[in-house]
Amino acid sequence: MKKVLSIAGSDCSGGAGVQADLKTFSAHGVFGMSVIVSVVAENTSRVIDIQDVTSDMIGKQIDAVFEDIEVDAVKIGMLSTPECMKAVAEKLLKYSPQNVVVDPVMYAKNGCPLMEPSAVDTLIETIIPLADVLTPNIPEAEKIADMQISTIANMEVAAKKIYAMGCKAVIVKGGHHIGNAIDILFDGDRVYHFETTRIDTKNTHGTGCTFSSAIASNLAKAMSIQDAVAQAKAYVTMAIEHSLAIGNGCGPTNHFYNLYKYGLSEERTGNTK
Ligand SMILES: Nc1ncnc2c1ncn2[C@@H]1O[C@H](COP(=O)(O)OP(=O)(O)OP(=O)(O)O)[C@@H](O)[C@H]1O
Ligand SMILES: Cc1ncc(COP(=O)(O)O)c(N)n1
Repeated sequence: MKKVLSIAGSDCSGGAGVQADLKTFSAHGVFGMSVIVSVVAENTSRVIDIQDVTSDMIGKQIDAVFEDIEVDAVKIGMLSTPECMKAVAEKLLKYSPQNVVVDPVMYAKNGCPLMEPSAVDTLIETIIPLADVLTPNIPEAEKIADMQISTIANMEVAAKKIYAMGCKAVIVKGGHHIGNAIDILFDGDRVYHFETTRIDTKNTHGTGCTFSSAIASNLAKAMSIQDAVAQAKAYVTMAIEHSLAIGNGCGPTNHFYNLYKYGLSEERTGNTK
């Protein structure tokens, strides 16, 4: 069985963060593991408080996984401070895992900040060069590329600018755009568009976590980046289409619908043992 590690924040309400990542991993038939970087007291409406785990404990959790288990892919989510980023980067440099997907989480869907604004420079210096695939949404791409994004052409320019910071591929996600949900992938060679019609729902808590974890699961199964993104896009679209009206704010994506509909065939999971 393929083994995928999430290094991210904990969302106690279960819709985003490590909880969404583990649900996504299970629905893809891969074995999920988690390193908690921050504990976030949040729900579908608001973030109440954030407590970061110490750098020492982040490092020890990563050691515990890598000294014992072969990791086929890593998904990195919320890293709230430069200290958290440095702790994670140090261990990734030590273990050099394959298939690193980074979702540079900056805000929750309800607008609450999840990353210190001053940490963008450290993100660019220490984390982005370690990413095989970086998945910023539009506001995140604007901060990283230091430009405004209001058109598809702007998304392409931002993807190329961010690619030049040292990651192997960038997908600027169009969840925050108007019109169709278009994601733009640049792999250093070509630009690819992944487009679906926009689903009219407020229940999009955890879409970015779901999407990046689906990409990491697919890369673990040895798919190309293009195929991994195409299949992750189909997965997140279905998870939004059947999203759950849980809580009073933005409800979470639905991982069970995908599982019931498609099951876990050997062909889908790539598991032969
Ligand atoms: N209403 C929608 N209809 C269809 N697809 C959507 C919708 N909202 C987001 N998506 C898709 O979901 C994926 C995640 O994109 P999004 O821009 O929402 O990420 P995000 O803002 O990082 O998510 P998060 O808020 O979890 O951090 C992308 O593939 C995007 O196109
Ligand atoms: C711990 C954690 N990580 C990531 C997100 C982003 O997800 P969203 O923007 O959909 O709320 C979140 N809310 N909480």
